Amino acid sequence: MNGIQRVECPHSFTGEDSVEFHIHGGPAVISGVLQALGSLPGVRPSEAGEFTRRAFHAGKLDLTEVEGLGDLIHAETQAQRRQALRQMAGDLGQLYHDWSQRLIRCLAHVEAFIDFSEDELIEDGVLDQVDGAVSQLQTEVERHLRDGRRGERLRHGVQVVIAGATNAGKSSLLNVLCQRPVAIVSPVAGTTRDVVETHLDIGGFPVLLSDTAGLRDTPDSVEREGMRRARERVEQADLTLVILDSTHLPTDRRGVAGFLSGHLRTLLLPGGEDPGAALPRCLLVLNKTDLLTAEQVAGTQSALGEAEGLPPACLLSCQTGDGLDDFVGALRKHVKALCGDPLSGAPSLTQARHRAHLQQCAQALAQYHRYRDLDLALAAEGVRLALTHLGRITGRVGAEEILDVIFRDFCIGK
Ligand SMILES: Nc1nc2c(ncn2[C@@H]2O[C@H](COP(=O)(O)OP(=O)(O)OP(=O)(O)O)[C@@H](O)[C@H]2O)c(=O)[nH]1
Ligand SMILES: [Mg+2]
Repeated sequence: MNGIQRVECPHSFTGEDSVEFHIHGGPAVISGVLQALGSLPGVRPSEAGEFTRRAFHAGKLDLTEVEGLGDLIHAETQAQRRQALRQMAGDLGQLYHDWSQRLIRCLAHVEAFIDFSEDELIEDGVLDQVDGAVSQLQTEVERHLRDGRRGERLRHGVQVVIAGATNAGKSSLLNVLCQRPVAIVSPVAGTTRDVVETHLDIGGFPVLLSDTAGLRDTPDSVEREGMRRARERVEQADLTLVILDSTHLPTDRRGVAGFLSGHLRTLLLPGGEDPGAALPRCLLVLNKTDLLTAEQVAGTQSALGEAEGLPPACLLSCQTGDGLDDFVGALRKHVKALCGDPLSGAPSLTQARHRAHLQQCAQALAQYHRYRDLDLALAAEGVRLALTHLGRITGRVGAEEILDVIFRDFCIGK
């Protein structure tokens, strides 16, 4: 409950009088009751979402709570369920409601200043207080927007892409993670030609995992199209699992780090782009360790431990399952960091709609500062606009509230 105008009675979900029938669940009983009800004048089955729509119009839920309820119905993982429940309980709506209340105060003060300052009926420093409050709110909105899209990502699923050279074991990795043969695995290089997608639950977080065509020089136009799609996926990915055949690593362990960073560059950054942005979103998977001697495994591990400027790396055998627990643990850690803990800290915005309105809200607050010393009416318009955008997120915009505050906060004529 977020404190926005609430209808207290009746205490039903919709805020309307309602009647519930608790009956035996057999199909014949249900159809008999439905038939009897259907014969009453004015009684009809509800439409999809009609109860929630009525609850919204009755002020029982705001739009963010309605959206939370929708997300709860569609939640497929624990973390999605927690985020949806928190939003449904009104945490996000409450945050925007509090911001709206602060803006209403600011607007009331500016409007009172415009109306009464010439008569010297207004206390000194009112506008300075508004300046401070608007700046503070602007900072909070911008911080809320700089959330790394965690809430939206948790809602839609983390995009994880498996990429690498042909035959490295990309499709094998997909199958191991899904525990079923989703993609074709074969010793023929260039087996996977298109993107193969599947949904996974990793530690309670939703993941959309994509296997892609192996990257190599080839004259085959179909395979080249597959590689273009693979690169496109890597660019859009939240996390790329770069997999390579560990038997291709140099035998001299001093060459391992250089080999890996060269490999990453040619694979991920064929245009010679700055690796600063791409590498933090990578996890290196050195596959086929079953084909290495114990000595080679140990040498590779220590070379990785000493290497600098490389993304985290895991040694794995898709064939024997060696190293799988460590790899899944590292993957879970990345995915969790990308989604954040839905229960800790401020609630996350979860929809592109929220983001668009919040960005416009921040711009409108900047308008206040821009016009503050030039034209106070235009500055006030900025605050009003910011308020409208917040109101659009929660579905409530009210002019009456502004008037209430004007008379409550100011002792006019004092
Ligand atoms: N020994 C061993 N062989 C493996 C391992 N993982 C995969 N392979 C084999 O390597 C070959 C290629 O595996 P895939 O999973 O098809 O490789 P890919 O990267 O998807 O290949 P493309 O789709 O052609 O790009 C197959 O014969 C697999 O059985 C592993 O851990 N150990
Ligand atoms: Mg494949």
